[in-house]
Amino acid sequence: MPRFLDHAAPDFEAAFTALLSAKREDSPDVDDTVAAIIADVRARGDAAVIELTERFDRVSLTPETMRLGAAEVAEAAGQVPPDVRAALELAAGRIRAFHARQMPADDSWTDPAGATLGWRWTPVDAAGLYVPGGIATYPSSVLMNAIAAKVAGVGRLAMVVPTPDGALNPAVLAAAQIAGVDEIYRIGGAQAVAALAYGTETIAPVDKITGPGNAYVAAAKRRVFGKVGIDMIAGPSEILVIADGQNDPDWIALDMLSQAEHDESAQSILITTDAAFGQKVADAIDTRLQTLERRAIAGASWRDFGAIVTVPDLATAARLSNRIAPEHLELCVADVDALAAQITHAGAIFLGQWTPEAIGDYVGGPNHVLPTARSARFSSGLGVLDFLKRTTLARMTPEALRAVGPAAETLARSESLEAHGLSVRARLDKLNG
Ligand SMILES: NC(=O)c1ccc[n+]([C@@H]2O[C@H](COP(=O)([O-])OP(=O)(O)OC[C@H]3O[C@@H](n4cnc5c(N)ncnc54)[C@H](O)[C@@H]3O)[C@@H](O)[C@H]2O)c1
Ligand SMILES: N[C@H](CO)Cc1c[nH]c[nH+]1
Ligand SMILES: [Zn+2]
Repeated sequence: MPRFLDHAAPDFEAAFTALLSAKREDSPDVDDTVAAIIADVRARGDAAVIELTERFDRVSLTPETMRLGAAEVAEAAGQVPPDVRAALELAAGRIRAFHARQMPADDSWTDPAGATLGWRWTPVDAAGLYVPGGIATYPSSVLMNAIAAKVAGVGRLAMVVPTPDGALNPAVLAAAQIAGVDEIYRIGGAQAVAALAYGTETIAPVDKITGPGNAYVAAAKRRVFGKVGIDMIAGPSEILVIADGQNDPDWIALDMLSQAEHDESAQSILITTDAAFGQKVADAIDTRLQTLERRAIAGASWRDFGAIVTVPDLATAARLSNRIAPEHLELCVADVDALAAQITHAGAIFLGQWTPEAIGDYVGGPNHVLPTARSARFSSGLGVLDFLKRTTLARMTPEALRAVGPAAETLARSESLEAHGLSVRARLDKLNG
């Protein structure tokens, strides 16, 4: 049974707080194992990666077979049914176009003191993309990660994907091909993350690692952060729908199940101004759960973390939504724009009843790698900025140095940093003859 919460009930605040803090991940303590794997890869390179792949994925590799050859990729990608390939290409085109518009501009100007200031953006040289190897191997996620990197101008994109017992989804390779991935390695887990971060004889190190994975992958990304950049540690999916009573309960039920079916720890919440509509959605979810293929996963998620919240008005709905800071937020109300204007924290907003969240997962254009676990309060979804760095520029003229140099000298003295002050003073003395 999901939770039914009524904003008017005396215990609402306690129930809502419990909903927000529901523990949705039960990761085993894997950090010691991961530390040992990373140390092993750093010390022994390819030999460690090969041994660990044999142990965890039951696949025998050599340095030569670790990387998939171009012919092998082309052959596997060629097995993908034409309709799937066409859909991947349509999605790729839309994702590319969206991300191209995200590219930030360089800027430079001369300020009143005569200093020319500005910044320019440059991509990382090389990025690594982790693609999970289990049932959660999503070709769409390959597109989302790889296209953002390529649009940013990343020169080299290396993908790692474990192939447990030799299995690899051909659509993942087709997506990699379409997105322009440069290198693909059949390795996974903490050893793949370590290989990307530190390099081995076969794999050159990268500068940034993105992509989701299990607890070992997440722990490895945390550990290599600093040596390389990482995107985020993605948690289980979430969807929040704000809907009035003028919606089809079955549509809303399916939207909520679309995220529930990802993971037993996913969370689907409906906030509605119409209690009777909330009950209809709950009934529709129960009906759909009888036949849904992934009903075991979706049912567990709905039972343990699902909720239907009744509120008196949409302003209250917006306030609660901002406290939840959901990964995905669907707004299915009459005046969508008025409600959207009140939303300050959400990974992605889907506007109106004709915009199911699943469109955003595949073909909308925006990235589907989004902040989870309330981190939309302070972070954004994956995009070109994740693969770019901003370098600031400053050019002083003699006049500009005369205008602001003395203040720098004063501040250097106040920090007892003599050489700092002298490096400015030496120039000012020259100017003063
Ligand atoms: N948030 C998202 O967008 C998103 C998308 C797709 C997948 N995911 C997540 O990715 C994960 C996929 O997990 P998976 O396990 O199927 O694939 P995975 O690729 O993440 O992990 C497989 C690797 O884990 C390592 N491993 C397994 N057991 C180990 C052990 N005992 N000790 C050391 N290493 C071990 C092995 O190296 C193996 O190759 C799931 O947790 C899923 O929720 C999230
Ligand atoms: N909704 C998932 C996390 O945002 C992404 C995904 C991939 N495939 C389908 N959905
Ligand atoms: Zn999804």
